[in-house]
Amino acid sequence: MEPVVRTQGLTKDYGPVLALDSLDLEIGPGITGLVGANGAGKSTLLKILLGLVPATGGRAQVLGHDIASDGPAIRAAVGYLPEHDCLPPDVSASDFVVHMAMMSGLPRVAARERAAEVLRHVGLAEERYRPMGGYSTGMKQKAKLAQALAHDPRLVLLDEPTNGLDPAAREEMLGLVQRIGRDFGIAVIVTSHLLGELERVSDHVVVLDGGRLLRASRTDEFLDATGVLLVEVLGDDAQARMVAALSLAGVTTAPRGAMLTVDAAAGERDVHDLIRDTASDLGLGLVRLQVDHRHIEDVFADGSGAVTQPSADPREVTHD
Ligand SMILES: Nc1ncnc2c1ncn2[C@@H]1O[C@H](COP(=O)(O)OP(=O)(O)OP(=O)(O)O)[C@@H](O)[C@H]1O
Repeated sequence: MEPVVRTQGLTKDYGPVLALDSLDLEIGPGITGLVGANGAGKSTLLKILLGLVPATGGRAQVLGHDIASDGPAIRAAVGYLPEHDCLPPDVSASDFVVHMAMMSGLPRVAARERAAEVLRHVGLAEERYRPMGGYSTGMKQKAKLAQALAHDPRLVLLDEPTNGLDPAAREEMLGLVQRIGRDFGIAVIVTSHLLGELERVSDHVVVLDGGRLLRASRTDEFLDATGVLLVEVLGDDAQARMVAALSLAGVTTAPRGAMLTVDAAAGERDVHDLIRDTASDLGLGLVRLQVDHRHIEDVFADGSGAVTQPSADPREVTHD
């Protein structure tokens, strides 16, 4: 499938600060989470793709258009939710989105219809007629999302759309991101400095670290089983008795909070049965027995400084 974004050796320095360091990347359709700690280069990458900031080296194409020569064509096909507050406080969301739609070339009547539609999609109802200066952070993020969708883009770049939101608003925003990608079929690149946040909604994850590509792969490949089972047992001295019995059976365990991790390298099914039988023999209640999964954070814990090529087997990490 044709990538929506491709970069070759893309580099950006702000004087002495190297924000992007020779980045080779391919991003396909669907929802892609672009994650990395603060300062990893996420916002810089999005701004370069839009032509808002010039690269200092390398090349990039967005939807087949070259960023060096086709900026207007890219901006016509791409929606952008910027990270920082950029909304005029005295203007209503409704007027703002109509204005943005007209700026993108829609006639006034079509712009009004489109604005009403996207504001409804993002869940801004009556408030859309109020000046945005009085909005909560969640409402402001929704207004920013609505303007990103106003001109019916093929790709949206969402820079930290959940930043500053409380847990309920964060969930709502992630739900909207998911709908844009899955229900509307728009390609989405969404950034977050919370590494695990996008696991649930993204099809692919790209991890940046210090302006370099740390890893790019399908989200489910990040979450591969680790070969470890998580076990929780209840009863008198339950953990210690379980550890003793399992180690007699030659199985390695380690405590993790109220739970035990059990190495299932011997064969997940066999160890699964062994745990169940052992708990039963000891008269302990088996509260939890599940496969442990990796999380995106584990990539930073395991492989800092490691780089994979996006086209290569994403599980194969080559060290510098
Ligand atoms: N206009 C600028 N002038 C100088 N340095 C900058 C500028 N913009 C970004 N930087 C630096 O470039 C690096 C990458 O910043 P960038 O904003 O792209 O990272 P980020 O991953 O989006 O992080 P954040 O979530 O904190 O914005 C950082 O070290 C940042 O301080």
